[in-house]
Amino acid sequence: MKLKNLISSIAGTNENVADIEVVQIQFKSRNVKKGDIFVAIKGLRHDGHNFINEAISKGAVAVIGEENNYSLPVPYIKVEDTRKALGRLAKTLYRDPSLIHNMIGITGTNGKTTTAYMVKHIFETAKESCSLFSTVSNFVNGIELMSTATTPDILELNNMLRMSSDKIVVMEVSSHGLHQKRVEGLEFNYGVFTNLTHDHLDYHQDMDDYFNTKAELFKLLKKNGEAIINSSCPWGMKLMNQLKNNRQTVFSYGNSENDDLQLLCTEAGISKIKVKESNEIFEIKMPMPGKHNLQNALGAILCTLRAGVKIQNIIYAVENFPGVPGRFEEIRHRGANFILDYAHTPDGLDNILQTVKSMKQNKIIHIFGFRGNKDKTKRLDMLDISAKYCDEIILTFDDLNGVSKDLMVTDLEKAVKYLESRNVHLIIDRTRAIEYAWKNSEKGDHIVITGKGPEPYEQEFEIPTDNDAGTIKYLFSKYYNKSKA
Ligand SMILES: CC(=O)N[C@H]1[C@@H](OP(=O)(O)OP(=O)(O)OC[C@H]2O[C@@H](n3ccc(=O)[nH]c3=O)[C@H](O)[C@@H]2O)O[C@H](CO)[C@@H](O)[C@@H]1O[C@H](C)C(=O)N[C@@H](C)C(=O)N[C@H](CCC(=O)O)C(=O)O
Ligand SMILES: Nc1ncnc2c1ncn2[C@@H]1O[C@H](COP(=O)(O)OP(=O)(O)OP(=O)(O)O)[C@@H](O)[C@H]1O
Repeated sequence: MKLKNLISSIAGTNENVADIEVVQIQFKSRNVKKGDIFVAIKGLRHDGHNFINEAISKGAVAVIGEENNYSLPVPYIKVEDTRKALGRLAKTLYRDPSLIHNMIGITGTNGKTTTAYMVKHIFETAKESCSLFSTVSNFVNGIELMSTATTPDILELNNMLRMSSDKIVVMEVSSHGLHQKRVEGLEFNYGVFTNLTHDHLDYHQDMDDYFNTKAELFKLLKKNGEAIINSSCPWGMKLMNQLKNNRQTVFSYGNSENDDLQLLCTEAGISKIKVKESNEIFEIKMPMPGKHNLQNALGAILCTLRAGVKIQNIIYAVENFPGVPGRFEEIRHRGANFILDYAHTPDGLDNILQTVKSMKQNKIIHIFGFRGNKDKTKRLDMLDISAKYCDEIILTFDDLNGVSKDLMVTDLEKAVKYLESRNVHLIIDRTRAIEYAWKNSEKGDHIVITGKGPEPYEQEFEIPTDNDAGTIKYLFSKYYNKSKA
C-alpha cells in the first residue's frame, strides 16, 4: 500500500510521501524489514523513539512518532498518540477486518476464557464457524495457533481477523489490552462483562480505574451492538446503569426478575439449573462444577441467544461442553483426586475452593504460589481463603517472572509465618510439592493445584516435566504399582 494512503487516517494528505510503498507496519524495532513503517511507542520500560535509528538501518521507509524535531533520512510523521495511530494504520492496512465478522469481546476479571470457549462451542454446535482469541489458544479457520497474550497486539489481531474466514470471532479483551489500545479501531457486535474483583492493582491505580478501563470495551460496540452484563456483580450493575444512561442496548443475566436471562432455582446443587428467558423456562444440566462456571454459562447462553442461536442448540451445546484446559480440570486416579485450576485472584480461588469443599471429599490439600512481578496486594487474601477451606497448604513456586529466587523464597517464608497456626509447608520445587502431596494423600482426598492451569513451567524443576498435568502423569506412572495401586 502507498504510504500516502496508509497514513491518510492519521495525518491527512501529504504529497511528499506519495510514491513510497509500504510493506508492513512495525512497532518492535527488531521486526522491521525493508519497506516497513516504524511506529515509536512510549512503553513502561522503553521509549520506542530510542529505536528509530535501528528501525531505519533495518529498512524502515517512514517513521511515526510523538516527538517534535526529528531530522531523519525517511519521512517522519508526528502524531499525538502513537498507540492510537498504530490502531488506525492497522485498520487501514488490513482493510477494517472487524467489519467482516460477527465480533464478540469478553471482558472481566475472571471467567473470560471459560465463557469464550463456551461461546465458540455453542456456535460450532449450531454449525456456525467461529474463531477464538484467548489466553489458552487461538483458533482461526479451525486451526489452533499458539496464544502469546490474553489480548494479542493490534497487528497480530488485525492479521488474524483478516486471515479468518469464520463468520463469528470471539475474543478475550483484557484491561491491559484496552489500556494499551490493542483493540483500537476494532468494532464489536457484542461486549460481554463477566465480573470485576481484585486484580491487577499493580497496573491500575485502584478499582475505579480498573473498572473504567474495562468499560472502554463498550465504547467499541458497533452502531447496533449490544452489551451483555452480569448483573449479580455490583460493578456489572454500575456498568449497566452507565450504558443505559448513554442509551446503549443492554441485556443482563443474573438472579433478578429484571434480568433478560434469569437463574430461577437450582436442583441437586447447581448441577441442574432452570433459567427463564422471554417467559419461557428451560432446564440445563451443568457440565462444569462451581457457581462461577454457572455464571460463565449464563453469559455464554445470553450472548449466543442474542446472536440468534436457537435455545435448543444452546442447551445441547452447554450440556456437552468439554471444558477448558486447566479450568477445574480433574485428573482422577485410584488415589487422591487432582484438580488443576488457573485461579490467581482471591475471587477465583474462593470460587474454586468453595466448590471443592462442597464436593464429597476427605481432606483438601492446596498447592500454590505467587507470580513474580504481579499485584502483591492480593496475596494475603489468597492465603486467608486457602486457610479457610483447606486442611493442608503447600506453598511453592509459581512463575518468578523476573523476580529473583531468593526474593520469592523470602516472600513465601513470610507467607508460611502468616499461616503459622495452620498445617502449612514450604516446598520450593513445584514438582516436588506435587509429589509430596501425592505421597501423603489417601483415596478420597482432593489435591488442588492453582495458579498455572495448563501453562508450561517457566523454570526447570527437579522432576523433568513441562507443566502440572505432566508432573501428575509422571507421578502416576512412577507410583502406579506401588502405594496407590
Ligand atoms: C505490562 C504490559 O502489559 N506490558 C506490555 C507493553 O510493554 P511495555 O509498555 O513495557 O513496552 P516496552 O518494553 O516499554 O517498549 C515500548 C516500545 O518500545 C519498543 N521497543 C522496545 C525495545 C526495543 O529494543 N525495540 C523496540 O522497538 C517496543 O516494541 C514497544 O513498542 O507493551 C508490549 C508491546 O505491546 C507488551 O508486549 C507488554 O506485555 C507484557 C509482555 C506483558 O506481560 N503483559 C501482560 C501483563 C498482559 O498484557 N497481560 C494481559 C492479561 C492480563 C490478565 O487479565 O491476566 C494480556 O492481555 O495478555
Ligand atoms: N465467573 C467467575 N467468577 C470467579 N472466578 C472465576 C470465574 N470463572 C472462572 N473463575 C476462576 O478464574 C480462573 C480463570 O478462569 P478463566 O480463565 O475463565 O478466566 P479469565 O478471565 O480468562 O482469566 P485470565 O484473563 O487470567 O486468563 C478459573 O480457573 C477459576 O478459578
